[in-house]
Amino acid sequence: MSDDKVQPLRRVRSSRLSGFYRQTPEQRRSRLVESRWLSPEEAEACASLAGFDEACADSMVENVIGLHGLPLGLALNFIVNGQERLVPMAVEEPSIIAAASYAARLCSEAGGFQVTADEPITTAQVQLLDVPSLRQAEADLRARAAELLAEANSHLGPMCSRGGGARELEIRVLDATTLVVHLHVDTRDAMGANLVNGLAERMAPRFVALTGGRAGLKILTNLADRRKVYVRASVPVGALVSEGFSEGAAVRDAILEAQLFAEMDPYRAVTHNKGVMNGVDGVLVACGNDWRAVEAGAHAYAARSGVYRPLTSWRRGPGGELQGLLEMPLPTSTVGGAARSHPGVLRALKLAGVTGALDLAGVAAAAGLATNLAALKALSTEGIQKGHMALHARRVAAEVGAEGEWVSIVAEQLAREHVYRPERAREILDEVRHHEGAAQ
Ligand SMILES: CC(C)(COP(=O)([O-])OP(=O)([O-])OC[C@H]1O[C@@H](n2cnc3c(N)ncnc32)[C@H](O)[C@@H]1OP(=O)([O-])[O-])[C@@H](O)C(=O)NCCC(=O)NCCSC(=O)C[C@@](C)(O)CC(=O)[O-]
Ligand SMILES: NC(=O)C1=CN([C@@H]2O[C@H](COP(=O)(O)OP(=O)(O)OC[C@H]3O[C@@H](n4cnc5c(N)ncnc54)[C@H](OP(=O)(O)O)[C@@H]3O)[C@@H](O)[C@H]2O)C=CC1
Repeated sequence: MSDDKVQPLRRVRSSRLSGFYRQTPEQRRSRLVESRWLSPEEAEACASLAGFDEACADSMVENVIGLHGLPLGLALNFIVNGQERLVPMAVEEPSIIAAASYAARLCSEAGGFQVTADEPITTAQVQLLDVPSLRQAEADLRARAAELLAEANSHLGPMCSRGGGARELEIRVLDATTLVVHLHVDTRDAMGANLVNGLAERMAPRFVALTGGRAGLKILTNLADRRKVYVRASVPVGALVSEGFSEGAAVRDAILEAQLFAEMDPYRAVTHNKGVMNGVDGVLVACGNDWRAVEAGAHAYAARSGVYRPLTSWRRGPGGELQGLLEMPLPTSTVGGAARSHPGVLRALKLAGVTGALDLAGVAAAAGLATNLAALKALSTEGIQKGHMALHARRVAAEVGAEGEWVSIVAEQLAREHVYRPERAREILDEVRHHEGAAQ
């Protein structure tokens, strides 16, 4: 085939940027430009948080007196539904981004993360109190459900034109005189809080007239159990190597024991799930999403059986591989909220290559399954402190004034000594600076 027929291979951008973490932030940005993940302008904007100034902040929340920053890191090695993805995470805790990258690398050995999601349904609650006859009220509401949904959609013109809109009216009886009407609304790429709260307030008088009750609260529920995301991943047993373990199968079985512990004990399950939310929240904060709503819904969902349980399940697969599943409510948005006004949010969404709210939910959930896996593997083998504290040492080194390569030098010595006190870090820094001075 002559050259003019050979189509230039579109180089697939890889999320595997080995040694990325050993570089400086500036070198990492340059590498992202070289590998076409970022334009030079976007890389520069990342460095300066261009566009997020006091005026922008003052338009977002009340009583603003300044700006507050968080580190923005990238979790690497993610393959989500067959596509290489960089995962932006804004978080203050060391080792979380390393953990996500590590686990994503393990999962990439078997194709990465497979994600599916429910439709983006956000649910409004309208509470009806002092209902004279619950039976009659239920019958009347059900008889008019289609009419009521049509009326609700008459208030949701633009959303319906996008393919969203009110989908279902559900009636729940709470006690002898109280019922709650749920309006389940497809809000597409919006979280839809303002939309459905407004709809609930508009529809409440209709429900009062039909039931004879008194309207109570009109607000969305954050138990978004109709807006779940499902993430699966596997790790070949051969990839589960770890110091002190002769073979991957032993590591796999140790992780399965850790899973069982969480399934047996709510005290363990809460920390197990914190490990999941380490990944989920990092992505949601970077992408300007309502992580408080997701946290509330996730933990309520974990307790839906009446006992608080893990959000993930890890099992031995048919080929001996380690198989993981995360299932959780995850209402996300790529429009509205902070996406309207925070330029850093728009940059994070672009870095992640997010195509919409459901895609963002998948990426966040993949990060959650990854940080859960990394935590369980560390806990089940060398323990959490080795990896976590080695990275915490970097923060201690910087705290006493180490900069640039001195941070790694001081941190590595702290980790060797398993001592993470600032006084010792200061001594090491003084020693290496003195030694450097003597050598010159
Ligand atoms: C921290 C690691 C990854 C080290 O693990 P390691 O085996 O020392 O890592 P490694 O040096 O072999 O590197 C393997 C990969 O890890 C990543 N990695 C390795 N180091 C870095 C770094 N500095 N910066 C960024 N990425 C890093 C990176 O992807 C690297 O691949 P490479 O780039 O070399 O091809 C591991 O010990 C780990 O995952 N630990 C778990 C840490 C964790 O979960 N932290 C969260 C805080 S603890 C918590 O809140 C959760 C918990 C524990 O309570 C939940 C629960 O109880 O279940
Ligand atoms: N969790 C909670 O309890 C609560 C949370 N909140 C906060 O409110 C924030 C904003 O919520 P939200 O109501 O989503 O945001 P906004 O109201 O800011 O924006 C969402 C609106 O954007 C419009 N829109 C434009 N393009 C699209 C699209 N492709 N898909 C869907 N909608 C589109 C829609 O308005 P239109 O259809 O009119 O064009 C939609 O209602 C949340 O992030 C949350 O922090 C607020 C209250 C309660």
